[in-house]
Amino acid sequence: MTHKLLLLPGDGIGPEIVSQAERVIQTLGRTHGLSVELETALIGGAAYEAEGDPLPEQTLALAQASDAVLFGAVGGPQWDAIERDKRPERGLLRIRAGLDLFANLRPASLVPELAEASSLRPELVAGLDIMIVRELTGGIYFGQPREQGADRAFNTMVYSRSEIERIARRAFEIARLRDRRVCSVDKANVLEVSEFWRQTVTAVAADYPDVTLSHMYVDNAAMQLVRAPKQFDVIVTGNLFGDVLSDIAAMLTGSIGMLPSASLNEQSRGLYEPVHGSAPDIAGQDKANPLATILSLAMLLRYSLGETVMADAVERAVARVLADGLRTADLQSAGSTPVGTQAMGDAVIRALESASH
Ligand SMILES: NC(=O)C1=CN([C@@H]2O[C@H](COP(=O)(O)OP(=O)(O)OC[C@H]3O[C@@H](n4cnc5c(N)ncnc54)[C@H](O)[C@@H]3O)[C@@H](O)[C@H]2O)C=CC1
Ligand SMILES: CC(C)CC(=O)C(=O)O
Ligand SMILES: [Mg+2]
Repeated sequence: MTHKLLLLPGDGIGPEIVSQAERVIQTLGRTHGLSVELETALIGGAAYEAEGDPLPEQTLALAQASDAVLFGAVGGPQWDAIERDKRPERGLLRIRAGLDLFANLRPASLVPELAEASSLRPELVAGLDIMIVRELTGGIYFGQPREQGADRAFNTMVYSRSEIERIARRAFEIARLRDRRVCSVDKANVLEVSEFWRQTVTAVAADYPDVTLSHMYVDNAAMQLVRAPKQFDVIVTGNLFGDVLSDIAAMLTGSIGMLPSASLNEQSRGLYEPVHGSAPDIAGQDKANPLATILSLAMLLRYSLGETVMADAVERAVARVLADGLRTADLQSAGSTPVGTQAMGDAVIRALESASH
């Protein structure tokens, strides 16, 4: 069966890291018979420059017609002062809404070889395996009204019952495949929207008596992630809190350059992307870690294409290169020589090829 895949490299390091994932896709064609029809389209600042719109109609149409989308990153300082609707980040928000990708899965698990790269002591992160389930198409990133005036500005955090119910159900379903514990993170001591979130998640929990639900305020959750991260199994939370907590969780695993994500709709059609941004500070220098993007490809193979064997093979190849001691600069320990983006891609491809012989 031929799968239709859309690549959206975007800006900054996006093209460098997506091209490594593209090489992995081509390798899987040779080693595992993966059959894909690949298209590439513009998004973000690159699309704004070419078409005056960070999400051209044609890009959204191609995404809607694809089985899955692999996305790099968008944004950069050169676009920070243009009108907000034209900014690269708005292109990403619009494609998430356009494909109804309400469930953002951000797994933070530690590859044993990277325990030393974590900013926490190895014993605090050994065996770490957290799944952050972030609501992605609602909350304050999308709420109306919003306004930026000369003397004041505001955004609105809105959640409807149905939006909370569907992300809570997704979190409980995922917990059933894991340790059956869900921690819902909110700010219910201050925000009405969070109190409603908490009540709604609690009501949904009645349908999942085999899963234990707890609640935590977001400020405490940020602290607990750094104090004792292994206490968590599944975290379910809103758009803004999930954005922040997943960057914290990323660092526990050694580097933000390691964390993949899947953004799924009801039918598990998805867009897959590294958790990090476009890293303008290292763009174009062959320094970016491509592993979060390659691991996002593994999630794509698993969740949207049902190609479990290939997903496992990619994840094993990544573990293998790390076990062999390869580190990009973000993971480097004192005294060792970092490898570049391209060399890390080469190593993953070699590991895939040698495992298939
Ligand atoms: N999903 C997306 O497309 C996102 C886009 N952004 C955009 O990216 C731009 C930069 O934002 P920042 O706040 O600096 O966040 P960032 O995640 O791009 O970078 C933060 C730090 O992590 C490093 N880093 C990130 N990815 C890396 C990788 N793969 N390998 C090695 N080092 C890596 C960067 O060099 C930087 O020092 C902004 O325009 C922002 O709006 C930010 C977050 C998500
Ligand atoms: C729109 C994005 C820039 C928000 C973000 O940081 C993310 O989704 O991780
Ligand atoms: Mg983010």
